[in-house]
Amino acid sequence: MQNTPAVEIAGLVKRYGAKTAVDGLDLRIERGTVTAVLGPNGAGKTTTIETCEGYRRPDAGTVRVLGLDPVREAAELRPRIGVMLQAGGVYPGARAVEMLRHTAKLHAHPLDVDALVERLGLASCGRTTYRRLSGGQQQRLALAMAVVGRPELVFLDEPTAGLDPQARHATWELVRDLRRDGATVVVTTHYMDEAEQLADAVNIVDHGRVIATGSPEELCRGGAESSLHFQGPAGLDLGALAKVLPDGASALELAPGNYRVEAPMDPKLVATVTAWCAEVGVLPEKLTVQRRSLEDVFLELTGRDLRS
Ligand SMILES: Nc1ncnc2c1ncn2[C@@H]1O[C@H](COP(=O)(O)OP(=O)(O)OP(=O)(O)O)[C@@H](O)[C@H]1O
Repeated sequence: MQNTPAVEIAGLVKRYGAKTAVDGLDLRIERGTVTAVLGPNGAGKTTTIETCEGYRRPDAGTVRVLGLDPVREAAELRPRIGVMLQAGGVYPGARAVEMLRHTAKLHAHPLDVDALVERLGLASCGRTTYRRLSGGQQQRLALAMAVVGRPELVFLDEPTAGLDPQARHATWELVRDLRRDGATVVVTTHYMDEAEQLADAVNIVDHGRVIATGSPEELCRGGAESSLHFQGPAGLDLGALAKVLPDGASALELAPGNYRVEAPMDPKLVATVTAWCAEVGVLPEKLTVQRRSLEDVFLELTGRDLRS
């Protein structure tokens, strides 16, 4: 059984009335990995994850989680997985840390509750009821509840949405520790830096399907490895710039006044671009050479911005 993937989805379809939220999605998540499911709002990430958790029944296709059917074998599966939903899932009148202690007691080998409370910055809200916690505290409590039982497989749905940088990093550290302890972690996110930082494998989802899959490095390979970005007045004559660039290079105005030059990157190319700017009397501001990111990959695959 240990050889089966943590999650195996084939041809998943899920509809809400006339809306097809998931449209023939295939996904395989290996055990012991952190896997990101990355995509824009409405791509079908939450629906897919909720189907894995047994909260939604597929209209077509098969879903196996730790080798089990999440609907028919829910009783066997539930104790082995941890779930952090986008919308709480916690009784609003419950006291935060008591609730966590109670949850810990339901498991054979829970994490140390005090240490978990400390590292997630929840120590000051020991007796506060869930409804009185701030949004960020509620989110961190939901994360703690998902992991306190040391589940084999943890689903985190946008765990860091709206968190401050410190809490985001604490969350990332916790995810890394879970993997170190052998757990499989599935994270949905539309923050590409989160996927790049955390994930061994990334699945890019759009319109209810996985459109690309691989490690962040694999996905960012292919195409130009890096690009040069600068800002200047809108509407520069990129046709004229293209004439001085090497063969195969391209220049693009991503948004008014925001330019990207893609070409094999070397010091000469930077000099060529800045020389051209000098010639046309433009000061290139915020000139940077950037490694190709998952955001660029998504843009190339779909022609749209990840957060549009
Ligand atoms: N209960 C529901 N009833 C009707 N439509 C729904 C329901 N839940 C989701 N949808 C629709 O299904 C599509 C996929 O939604 P889903 O929440 O799975 O996407 P998502 O990728 O998780 O988005 P987000 O990043 O915004 O959470 C969206 O168009 C959404 O409006």
